[in-house]
Amino acid sequence: MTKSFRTLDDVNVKGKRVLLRVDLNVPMEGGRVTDATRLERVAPTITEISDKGGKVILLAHFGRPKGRDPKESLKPVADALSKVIKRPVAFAEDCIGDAAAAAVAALKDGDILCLENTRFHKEEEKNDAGFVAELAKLGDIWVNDAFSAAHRAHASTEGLGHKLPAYAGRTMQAELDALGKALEAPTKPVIAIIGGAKVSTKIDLLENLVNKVDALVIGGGMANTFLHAQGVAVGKSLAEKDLAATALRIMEKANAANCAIILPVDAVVANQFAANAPSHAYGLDAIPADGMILDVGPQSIARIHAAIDDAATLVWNGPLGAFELTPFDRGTVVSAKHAAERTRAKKLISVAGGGDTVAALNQAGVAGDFSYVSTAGGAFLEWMEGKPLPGVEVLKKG
Ligand SMILES: Nc1ncnc2c1ncn2[C@@H]1O[C@H](COP(=O)(O)OP(=O)(O)OP(=O)(O)O)[C@@H](O)[C@H]1O
Ligand SMILES: O=C(O)[C@H](O)COP(=O)(O)O
Repeated sequence: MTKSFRTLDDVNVKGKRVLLRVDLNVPMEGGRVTDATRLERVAPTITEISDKGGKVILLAHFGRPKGRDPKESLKPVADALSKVIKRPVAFAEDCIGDAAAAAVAALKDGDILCLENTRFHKEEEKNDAGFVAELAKLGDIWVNDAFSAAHRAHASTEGLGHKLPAYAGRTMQAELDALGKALEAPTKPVIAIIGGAKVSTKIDLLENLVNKVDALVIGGGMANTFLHAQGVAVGKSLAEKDLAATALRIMEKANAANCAIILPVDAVVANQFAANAPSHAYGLDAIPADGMILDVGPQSIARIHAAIDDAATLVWNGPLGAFELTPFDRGTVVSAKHAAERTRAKKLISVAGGGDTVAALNQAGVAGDFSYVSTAGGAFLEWMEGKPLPGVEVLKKG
């Protein structure tokens, strides 16, 4: 993507108080961070500002608290971040008011401070002007490095961009660059692989994609709805039969836009949704009435691989089967490995996103081989739906 917004290259941060919006909404269990990927992603922006003598003031939300709730404090996350970046990270018990002001005043050039969960104040999500002003008092500039929260028009993700000089952080820059190469100005032909449980959560996404990509592979539970709409008996499979007309409409739109829809031609079927449940691959004309489709079959996998081979760019969201349950992860895992191999051979630009998708790529051991793996969930989906993201739009205002 061309640079339509300012970045850290456009500002001298030395001595400045930099309000840096990051996404510290990481998975935690028993007070410990179980996946530090998001912390690793924001580390380069934090250390760059610190190394250049800026005072780094981290703003972030955690969870969806209703008011102040110690269980959703950012303190343990700030401690985990300190370990990742191998530098001290001070902590303030509030993101506005005296506690925040005192902690900011104590900062020396290059120091790093994390402010408490912005969502402890309901005004954050309301993008309340008074709250934005309180936050803005703490900084000289605002840097947004939280693409994964950019679909929220909240005070710290959007409001501050109207109040202070606004810049994109390095992670935001990398994300926009990778996503731009995937859908906005891609090397063609472009293929999308869309899987996951349900069509209902991805209708807007499918409708946007058929106008942007040359081929669309539909897998996972959502493919069952499309198969049902075409008259295939899908037994007891997860299928949103009331969305048959929607599925047909999407197929018509794809046809009109010259986008090839690639649906499964066979399926791996079991009698129960359980790991290692006895299973068998069937053609679509022979799905047992008491069976459940839990993965794409071997012929479908071969077609998906051929479609990947024909593509120069791949964008992927959603697993092709019930990947949490072996052996029903096979379609997802081997297709991910195939895409990774093509990427390593420099024949494919591959971009993937979505919580379960990233987990599936990690399971396949190939997340590191994709050109870009987004840690964004909702923001990635809204981007795929073609919706403007408020936290990105505000950066473009100049
Ligand atoms: N054939 C199937 N039958 C039932 N469930 C399936 C099937 N195929 C995939 N799924 C389920 O779909 C779920 C993942 O879909 P989802 O749309 O949530 O993916 P995602 O967009 O990558 O993740 P997230 O919503 O976390 O960002 C998994 O739990 C998987 O088990
Ligand atoms: O985890 C995420 O996807 C982001 O941090 C946004 O969180 P939210 O869905 O609670 O706004």
